[in-house]
Amino acid sequence: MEVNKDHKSGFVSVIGRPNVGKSTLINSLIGQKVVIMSDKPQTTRNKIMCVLTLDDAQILFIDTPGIHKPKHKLGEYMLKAAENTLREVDVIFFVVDATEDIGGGERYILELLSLVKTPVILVVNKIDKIEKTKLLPIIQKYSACYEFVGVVPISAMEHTNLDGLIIEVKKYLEPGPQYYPEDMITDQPERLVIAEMIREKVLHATRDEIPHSIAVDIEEITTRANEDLYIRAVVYVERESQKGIVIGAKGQLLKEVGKLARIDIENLLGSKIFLDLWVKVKKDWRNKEGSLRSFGYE
Ligand SMILES: Nc1nc2c(ncn2[C@@H]2O[C@H](COP(=O)(O)OP(=O)(O)OP(=O)(O)O)[C@@H](O)[C@H]2O)c(=O)[nH]1
Repeated sequence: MEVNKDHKSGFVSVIGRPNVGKSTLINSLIGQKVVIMSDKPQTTRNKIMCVLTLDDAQILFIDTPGIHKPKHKLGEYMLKAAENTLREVDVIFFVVDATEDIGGGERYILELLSLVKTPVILVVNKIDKIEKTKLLPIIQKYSACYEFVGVVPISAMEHTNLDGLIIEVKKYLEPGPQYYPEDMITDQPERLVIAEMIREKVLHATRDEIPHSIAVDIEEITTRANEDLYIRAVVYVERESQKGIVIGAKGQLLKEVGKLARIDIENLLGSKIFLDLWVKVKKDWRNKEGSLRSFGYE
């Protein structure tokens, strides 16, 4: 294989408070929907790696859970996962919401950042929602707290200045090979991506009625005689009352979730699927180490 000396590659960790738009940013960069998105905080639990292949660089993105002070075991797990990735990567994107003032969440992350030597780019997101004159004061406030190697204002949703962000990040990548084939967008097993797609649909459908106490486990994926895929998935909730909400009157809500999830999964896998969706109660799963492991949050 011919080695191209001008080719660069490296890992980028995307961090920020919940809901600032980390998943939206990665999805906009990669151009395909693989990271769960929700207007509720803390939906990203696993480190999902997405691969952006350009002519002269390959960037491997790691989407970390929204960093926050841990309240229960799952929170501690999420924080540790985020901290570890910060040391391992080549560049950190610290994503902040331009519509909100710098707060305790941001200061907490800045403290974490001061513990590592990795270069940090401040990504000021959601600039579509603010007046131009408001931007500079925000940037100045953040820059007074930390020495960023670069500052890039963007709108992840409207794809504004994503090119600028790519140019900036390339400055901090080392020369290196293309690790993954061009058509690869994520290294996560399909199982996990499918589970995340279903979880996202449940969260959306139940709106404010269910806290983040749901997990999805894919129990079986098999190919049927007619080449269709059979997928059996279980939505775990913490309480009996939540089970009723997720199923809905006459099973209507679960049916709708299944329908929407099936469309996404079929697009992902490129084949027809039969989605067999179940809801089960697993009490207090968030605080049990064993449960966390069995859902893949190690
Ligand atoms: N107006 C506007 N909204 C945005 C932009 N980027 C993200 N959003 C919205 O902000 C909300 C949160 O976005 P996510 O991408 O899920 O945020 P996140 O940081 O990944 O959140 P967690 O997974 O909870 O950590 C969603 O409703 C997005 O549509 C943007 O550039 N402009």
